[in-house]
Amino acid sequence: MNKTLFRTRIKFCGFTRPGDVRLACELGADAIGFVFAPESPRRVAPEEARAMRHALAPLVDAVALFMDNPVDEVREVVKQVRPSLLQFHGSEDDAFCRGFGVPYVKAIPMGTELAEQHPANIHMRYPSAAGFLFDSHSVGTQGGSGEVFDWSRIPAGVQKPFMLAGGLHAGNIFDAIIGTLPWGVDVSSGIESEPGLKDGEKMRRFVEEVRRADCHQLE
Ligand SMILES: O=C(O)c1ccccc1N[C@@H]1O[C@H](COP(=O)(O)O)[C@@H](O)[C@H]1O
Repeated sequence: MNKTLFRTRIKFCGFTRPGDVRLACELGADAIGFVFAPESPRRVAPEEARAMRHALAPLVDAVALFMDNPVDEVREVVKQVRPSLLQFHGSEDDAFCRGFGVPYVKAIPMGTELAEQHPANIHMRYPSAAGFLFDSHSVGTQGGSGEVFDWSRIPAGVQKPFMLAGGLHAGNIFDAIIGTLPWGVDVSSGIESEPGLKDGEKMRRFVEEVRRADCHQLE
């Protein structure tokens, strides 16, 4: 396959400062994620995310990330932040995820039984999902940990766009893309100096490596 006609989408996640959002847009991010997961060190209040949303450049999406948040919290975020995509990392079911009138992606924790299922079962469990995100965490643990999983475990034959996440950084993203050909990649810790604080040079190198993989001719 010739990858030069394909552009891997880039989502940078876990922002807490409007200046970092501006820089990420300038560097070429397609989507910016705001984390509302209760236990996350990157968690922001809806008002903070709303302020950062105003720092977004045109044609860059705002994504709101949740992990078993109460329905009222999700509603409040949707109302205040107006995200174009929701990302669910907990045990939410399809009815919950689709109930906000905003497209959603469901994170599939690669440390759980869900990851072992046939893709048809994953689709049946989340028929309304716009896509899936394969991440390294297991039951009871959070994403955003910087841990990598074995990419060969991604179920073959997923019919919807999928994103790859979990411990990605400028040093491994080229191999990750060539090895899995994801629709998009999602990174949090790999572009930070500390949780929630983004590092401009790490973001720049990450984008550069994604573009290098996109231009790579596959055998
Ligand atoms: O970023 C967080 O704090 C977070 C909290 C709870 C669930 C998911 C979270 N982040 C997402 O986890 C993956 C992997 O992140 P990392 O690159 O390994 O740090 C990614 O999808 C983040 O958006």
